[in-house]
Amino acid sequence: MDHIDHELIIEKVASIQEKLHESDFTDEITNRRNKIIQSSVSTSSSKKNPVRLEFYGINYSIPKKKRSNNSSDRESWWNEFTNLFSRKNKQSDVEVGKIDNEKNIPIIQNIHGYANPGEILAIMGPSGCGKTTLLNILGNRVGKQGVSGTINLNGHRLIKETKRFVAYCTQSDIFFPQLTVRETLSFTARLRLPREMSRGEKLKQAESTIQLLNLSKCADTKIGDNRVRGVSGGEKKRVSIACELLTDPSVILLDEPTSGLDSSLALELGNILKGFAKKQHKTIVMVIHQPSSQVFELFDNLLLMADGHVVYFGKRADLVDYLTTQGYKCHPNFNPADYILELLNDPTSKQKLIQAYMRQLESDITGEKTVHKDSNPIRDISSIIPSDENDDIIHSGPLKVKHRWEATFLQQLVILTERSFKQRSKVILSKLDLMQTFSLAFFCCLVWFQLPYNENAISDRYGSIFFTCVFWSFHPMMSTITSFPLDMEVLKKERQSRSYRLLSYFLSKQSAELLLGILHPIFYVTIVYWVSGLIPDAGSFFAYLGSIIISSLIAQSFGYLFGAAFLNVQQALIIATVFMLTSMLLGGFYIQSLPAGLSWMKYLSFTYYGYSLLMHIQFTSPLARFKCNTVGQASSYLECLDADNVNDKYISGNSVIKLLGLDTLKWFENLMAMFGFLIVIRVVAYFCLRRNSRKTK
Ligand SMILES: Nc1ncnc2c1ncn2[C@@H]1O[C@H](COP(=O)(O)OP(=O)(O)OP(=O)(O)O)[C@@H](O)[C@H]1O
Repeated sequence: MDHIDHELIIEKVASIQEKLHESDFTDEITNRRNKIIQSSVSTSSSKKNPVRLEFYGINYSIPKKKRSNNSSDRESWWNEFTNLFSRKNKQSDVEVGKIDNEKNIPIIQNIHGYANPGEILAIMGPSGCGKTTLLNILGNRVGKQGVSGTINLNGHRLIKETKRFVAYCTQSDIFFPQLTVRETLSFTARLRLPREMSRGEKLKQAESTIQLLNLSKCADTKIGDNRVRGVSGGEKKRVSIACELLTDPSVILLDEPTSGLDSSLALELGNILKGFAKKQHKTIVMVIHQPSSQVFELFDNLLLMADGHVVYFGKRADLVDYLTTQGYKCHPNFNPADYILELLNDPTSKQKLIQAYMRQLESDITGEKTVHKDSNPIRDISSIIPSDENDDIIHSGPLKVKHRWEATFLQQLVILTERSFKQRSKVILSKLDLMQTFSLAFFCCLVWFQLPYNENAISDRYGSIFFTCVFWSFHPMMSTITSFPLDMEVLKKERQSRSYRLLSYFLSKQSAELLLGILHPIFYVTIVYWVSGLIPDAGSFFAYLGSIIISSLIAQSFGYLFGAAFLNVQQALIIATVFMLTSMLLGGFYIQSLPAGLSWMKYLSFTYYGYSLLMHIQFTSPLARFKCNTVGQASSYLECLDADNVNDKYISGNSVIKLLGLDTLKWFENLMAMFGFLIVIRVVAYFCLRRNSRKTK
């Protein structure tokens, strides 16, 4: 038989599950499910709190349409867009505990096992067999849709709060490339270590973790990425593990920790983890692809998988004997890890091993021991059914569950602002950006140099105001549009380990980038205002500067909004450009009276309020008097008034405002509208980020 009989397997699993449901175990599991864990505040270390991880009957399915989803980017873009405005998150078709195999594709089926404190459990199997999926479920990172089964920590259900005891180290190393190893670990320590520890103690713990993972040599090197040269791949992997070990978790889940490392580095890392498990009584579960024989020797237990099924769960040392009983003899000179992968890549031996395991499982459950227990290295299924009574390791102490964040809201805000500032300092204090501001100011000074107070220069004056308003209403948008999309991977990783609140992250981003929205307009306005000869009094200058700063902050808000709504820089830029041009069109400069029925649209444009406010500041001042060209002959639209000196005639600024149709709103109303934009857009941006960060979890 050269293919796997999936129907037979599914039938077997179904019959085993049926038997399980008939058995007394079901009641016990249900009781567990309903158990409410007593909350208490604790700073206990995992050394005092060794945790046994048990998982039983784990299934995971995905809706068929998800697998066959080959929609184009354009379609998914459109879906993203429409989802933004739809009321509820679209739920997957699969519900917890109810998996309809007609509509769903099983990814993993009926997986069970356990991992003890002080031991390493390795999950192995061919590519695509479901190892990472299982690890994600054990780490509670898949969500509820499509998942069924029981996961217990010391007999208690894995819930949001107990997740703190479980550290998860992802396969890809996700960091801010601009931070050094020491900075990365220090910020993690400050965010994730208990608030009872002083800042000094937290930093000390970060230092000792650096030493534990032999990272001292590269502690002050930037993490780096494709563009910034940083630490090596092996060092990055160790930083990734260090960030998780820092918090002293009881259970450590690692997804392919040795991928990308050479055999000696892999062995070094394996030894570190083994020592850590033994000395600190940690429970370590790792997905590993093809370990060398020396690394393989470090494992205590093995869970072998193929096509989403268990093929073997038991002691690593018993694997070779088990394979021999199944008719597959591993040559003594062979690495058993290589041999088993060879077997599982062959369809015939794979199916035989899956079926052998099923038979074993069935006989364990029904109590019909077809194989003598002593010669059966597969552990009795009953030992992994959650129980309160046996085993003093399991119940060495109740899990002390914390319901709070380690750092207070204010501490999170300060730490994240500091980190954001460090991480974005190149953008915030970018020399290129400064050059852009100064060179633009220089050219504006050239074009609008000392504008005279006469009728001819009126349009130059409001041209200069419009240009300034438009530039500062959009330029800051471009610098904040990347903020959230670029951080998303790190945010997702850190939020999954419950490092901080989303609100503190959101606010920290804004406080770190506040300078960007304030400093540059100050430089620009201070130069251009006086050189181009706008109203020469301090009050008007500061009002003008203040208005530009508000426009710049509103533009930043829109940048955050588009970034948070799309989480994709390219899409956000397209929308921002369309938005920018539309706002300019409606802003009241190109057309003074919009076509009938569309005139209300100008109130949607924040540039309209910014422009109107600046015009009020400049043209309603008592100093805004523009000399008529020829005595008594102003343009046909403006009326020349008598000046104090009877030979002079002037045009008042108020009449310019009136002529441009900007007299409908007073300066105060414009200002209020701008504050409204500033607050509302940021609130909407926060909710978009909240919604999208949940979706990507
Ligand atoms: N949410 C999902 N949507 C679609 N397919 C999924 C999803 N989750 C898992 N799969 C599929 O399930 C299978 C198992 O995936 P998983 O990543 O767990 O494999 P793996 O054993 O870790 O593989 P590798 O060793 O190559 O990393 C794969 O075929 C994968 O494409």
